[in-house]
Amino acid sequence: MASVPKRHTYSGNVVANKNHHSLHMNNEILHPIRKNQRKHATFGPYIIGSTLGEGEFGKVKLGWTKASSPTEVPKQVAIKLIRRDTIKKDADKEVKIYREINALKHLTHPNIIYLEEVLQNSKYIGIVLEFVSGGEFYKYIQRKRRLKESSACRLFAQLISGVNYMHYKGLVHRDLKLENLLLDKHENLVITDFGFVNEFFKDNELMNTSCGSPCYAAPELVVSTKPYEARKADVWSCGVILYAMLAGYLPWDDDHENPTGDDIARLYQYITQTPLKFPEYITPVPRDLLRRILVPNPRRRVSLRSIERHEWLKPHYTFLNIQPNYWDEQLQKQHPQLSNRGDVGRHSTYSSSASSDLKSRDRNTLITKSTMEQSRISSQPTTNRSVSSTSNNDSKLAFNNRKDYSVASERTSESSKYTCNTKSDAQMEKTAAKHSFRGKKHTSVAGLITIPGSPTTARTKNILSEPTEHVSRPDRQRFTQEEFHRIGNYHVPRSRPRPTSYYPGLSCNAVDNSLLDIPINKLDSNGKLADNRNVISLPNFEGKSLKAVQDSTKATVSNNSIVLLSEGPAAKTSPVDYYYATGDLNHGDRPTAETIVKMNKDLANKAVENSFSQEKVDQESVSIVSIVKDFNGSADEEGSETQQENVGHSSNKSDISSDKENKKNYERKRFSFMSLYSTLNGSRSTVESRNSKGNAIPVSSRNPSGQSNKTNTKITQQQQPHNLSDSSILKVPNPEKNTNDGRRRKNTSYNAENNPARSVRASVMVSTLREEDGSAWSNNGDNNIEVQTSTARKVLNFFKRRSMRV
Ligand SMILES: Nc1ncnc2c1ncn2[C@@H]1O[C@H](COP(=O)(O)OP(=O)(O)OP(=O)(O)O)[C@@H](O)[C@H]1O
Repeated sequence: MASVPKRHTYSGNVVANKNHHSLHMNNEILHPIRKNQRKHATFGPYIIGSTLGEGEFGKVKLGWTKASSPTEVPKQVAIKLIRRDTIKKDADKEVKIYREINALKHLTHPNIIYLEEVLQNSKYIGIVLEFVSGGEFYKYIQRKRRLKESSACRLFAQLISGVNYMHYKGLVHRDLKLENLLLDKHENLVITDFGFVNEFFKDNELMNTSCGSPCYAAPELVVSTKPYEARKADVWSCGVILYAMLAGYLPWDDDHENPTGDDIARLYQYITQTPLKFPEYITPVPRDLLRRILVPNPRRRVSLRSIERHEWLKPHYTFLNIQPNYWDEQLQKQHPQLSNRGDVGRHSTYSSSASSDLKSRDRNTLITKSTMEQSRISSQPTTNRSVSSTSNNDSKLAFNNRKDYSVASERTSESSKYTCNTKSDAQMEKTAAKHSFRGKKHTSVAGLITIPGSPTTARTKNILSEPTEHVSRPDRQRFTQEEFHRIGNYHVPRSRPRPTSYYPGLSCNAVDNSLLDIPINKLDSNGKLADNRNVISLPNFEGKSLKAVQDSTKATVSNNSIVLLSEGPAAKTSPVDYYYATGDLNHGDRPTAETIVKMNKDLANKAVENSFSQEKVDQESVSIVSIVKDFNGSADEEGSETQQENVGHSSNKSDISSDKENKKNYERKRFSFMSLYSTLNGSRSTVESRNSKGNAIPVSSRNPSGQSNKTNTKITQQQQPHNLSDSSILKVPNPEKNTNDGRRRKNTSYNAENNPARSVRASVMVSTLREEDGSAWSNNGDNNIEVQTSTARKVLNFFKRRSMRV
């Protein structure tokens, strides 16, 4: 039987049913190569594919290079297509676009999106980015409900490394949020969307423009009109992201008085006045880190450097110890010619196919810029950003050069991404590769050529010829070559003081000497301090005197840890009541109530035995340590969260029973989340809800016009709801008083039935539901309707807020 030829799908060859055969024959004769090929739109050298996403500026399309031979694997890219007519009307947009382009040109880091090149034609400007195939990070969290600690730790380390690199380059992102993070195919984090990026100066690190998204923006951006320290604002956003990774929902997302979050002043009042609460499944060490990051007062907020040294990130110290300029150096090593030339374009990646693209080049002008030499490879600050409009010859030159780079950049093996000359390089390379297998081709640098006579020349030139701001390098001298020492076959960074525990701030010299410890032999059988000679009194903490034990011999063993042990108020009656303050020395703060951990004697001893390995202590702390919010021992005066933490954590209970109790509570809570959702009629995911008529409302971060919901709310000083300096130590609410949301927070165990709002909030990130979990909630009548309504609104608001900007 004769086979029926398939219908052609490419345009111009739509086959009519009747004469398809003859038409097909004709077509084959006319276009023999095109058989079964679909005609795609092209943009420059790229074939345009499906839409990857949509943003404020327009669509982001998948693109790939044309393969000139059957063996050539096309390179995939993501092309952000921006209509030129839209930016002509909107100067702000234009600034944002060029900000993004200019910033990306300077950034070469495995966890920052890589700019391939920028193209334009008469209709569009196309920002060609590397294609990141793992999808959006917030969807990933939704799918998983929340991340495992190890996974969150790895991704957070990558985020910190990327942000740190950016800061090192003198740039601040100012819009870090889950939606601006992507994952690559190996689940490495990639920071994108640099529309709000700005440069800071060493002498003037303060900024005035409020930007970011309300849920992620640091309070100082919103509640104050004063200039803010932008790097600290990025740190805050990282904290919110970390919280979302670990909890599965955003912190401070349950203000009943402001359920929509539209009242930004109120939202921030809530943020600055409400203690940070944690679900019980977040363990003490990451909690400690979060408490240091999400401090409303930016001066008291931990720095990136201290974050890198936090105990929780210990597994990734090696990665975090890679100096930011390492990434630049690798590029320089790989392409030394780039440092000497300013005429380099980033076109190496489509080498062989590009020659056949003359036509498309005619249509789509290659935008490049003569200042490309001050690009990623230069870790030095930009000093002059003058623009020279180049002729088409420049484009040609760039095209002629591309072969060199393509040869150099043809590295198929991801791990051989960088050339390593030293052992330490090898070590760093290994670590670096672990964190990014994307196999970036560090070829050349992106730039812009403005074509004389092109419709955008004048505007483009205006933007690009902004006087060059001086980007100063933060004073950051870490781990130079001589600081590496050899372990086995590797050169690894010499360990630097890494305070695993914390006695901040008191003006005691002993603290400055950094080595306080609890030697095990100093505890008598009752757990009392046996040797008073080395006990140092540390007065001045909330009117109480703390005692610490100093032991110089122990100090070397315990390396950098600082542990304070003090007799708690209950110690007079019970030998188990000791306080253990953990934290970051560099932070220099006095311990807040939250940093004092009550431990029993056994735990203290174990901690000492393990040389205060924070890891160990905190593992155990999960089950037997209770966080004492009030140094006076009034443990009752805790917020609900603390009480949650205390469920099954009584210091007199055994480890095992506490563990069991914890597990039970945790399961109950999880079950409640799932149950709640599965009872909602037709609720399929958090990104879909129902309107009052019961019709499904697709919830997206965009409004129906496809634009981001944008708010320009500016809060004046008068509206400033909270004195930041007072709010840095968060007050623990008295459970007897009504909390902000009007609920009494007395329940010691989690129960979704008597606290549905919490479960709703905690489930906001949950995307899929298992039907079977819903049985317990299936017939709850009216209550459910109420929950359903509020859940729908909540979910809507959540997504609305996520995309809002201040
Ligand atoms: N390099 C990329 N690889 C894969 N997908 C991408 C890439 N860049 C963007 N996307 C997809 O396109 C979507 C929109 O991109 P992006 O947020 O950068 O656009 P935008 O116009 O800057 O948006 P906005 O400023 O409103 O956040 C992303 O959420 C993501 O799904």
